Amino acid sequence: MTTYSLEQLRRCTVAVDLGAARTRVYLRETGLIVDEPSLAAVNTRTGSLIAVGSLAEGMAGRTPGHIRVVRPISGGTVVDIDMAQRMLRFLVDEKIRKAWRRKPLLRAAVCLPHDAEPLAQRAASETLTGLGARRVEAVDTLIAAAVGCGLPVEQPEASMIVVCGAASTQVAVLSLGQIVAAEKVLVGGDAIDYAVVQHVRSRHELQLPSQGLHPLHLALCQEPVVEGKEVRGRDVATGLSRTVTVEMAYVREAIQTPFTVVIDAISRVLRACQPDLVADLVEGGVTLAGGSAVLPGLDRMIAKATGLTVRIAENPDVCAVLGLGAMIEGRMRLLHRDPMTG
Ligand SMILES: Nc1ncnc2c1ncn2[C@@H]1O[C@H](COP(=O)(O)OP(=O)(O)OP(=O)(O)O)[C@@H](O)[C@H]1O
Repeated sequence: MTTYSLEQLRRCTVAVDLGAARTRVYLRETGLIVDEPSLAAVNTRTGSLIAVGSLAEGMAGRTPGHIRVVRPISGGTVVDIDMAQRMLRFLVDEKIRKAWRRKPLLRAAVCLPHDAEPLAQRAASETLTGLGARRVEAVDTLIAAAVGCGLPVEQPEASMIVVCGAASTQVAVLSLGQIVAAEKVLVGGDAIDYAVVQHVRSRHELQLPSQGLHPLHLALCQEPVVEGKEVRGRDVATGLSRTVTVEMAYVREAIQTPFTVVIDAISRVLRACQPDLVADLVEGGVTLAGGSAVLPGLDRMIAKATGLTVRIAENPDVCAVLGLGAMIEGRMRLLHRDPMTG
């Protein structure tokens, strides 16, 4: 488990969340300065970087052979340190340089997925040292997100957070500034999108383009309930463009399986907790964070399975980086002594 020191965190200038889907950077006393897709478009002939972030996202699936859109971060772990550094340099350079002039000794804080392997911790650290950070402090995403959601993390009282990201869903019960019980499952927004794509492919023999998922996400959220939604894609057999009406009831059914995996993880965390902690949750309920927290039906399904009240955090997608930002700005205080400072 990642241990953190509030004392050391308060010396950091930037807070970074290197997510599978999005990269976010919070600059001390400035706020969120980067919130962009974790993507880079590269010319494979020359090795040069063509675009990063949302510009690279717009190119995905539309590039000629010599241009590749790559993800330097996979499953919340930096898998290509060099590319991650180049992407970050492109995204933050000018803004960081200004902060640097004010405070030359740059220290960075990074949030890491729960139970990140030492190699993953090192990769995140190396990525930031390559950008000039002299020291990198790591914090568990679950703690950062709980702080960002405004949960009473530092109190002797249980809080439950579920962080629904792109590659994974992480669940924890926290008390006194630490994780009491936690689980991570490799099911997130990407797995849910995959379930939808597979459903459309097998039922309508249609391959959806990446932008074809967005109307289906919107239709899932709409009130009153939408019966069917028209989408355009490529016919699996002929390769021609075709439009079909997707029945939303089947889409809801397709995403039940990944939802069940998340419910099982929550049950395991609850079973690992002392009864006093579970009793606290009856009052405090469950808070959902992460970009996939808004997936329609997830909150209701968790409420039904656990009997607890469920709320979706305000700005759920940026909770972790905002929480880490609050920690570097000294807005989180522990009731007990910081274990790293004695
Ligand atoms: N309005 C929405 N409806 C449904 N899903 C959404 C919506 N907005 C974002 N998502 C999903 O949220 C996911 C991205 O979440 P988030 O930004 O928390 O990812 P991340 O932090 O990069 O991922 P990870 O925590 O796995 O590293 C994507 O799978 C995306 O499809």
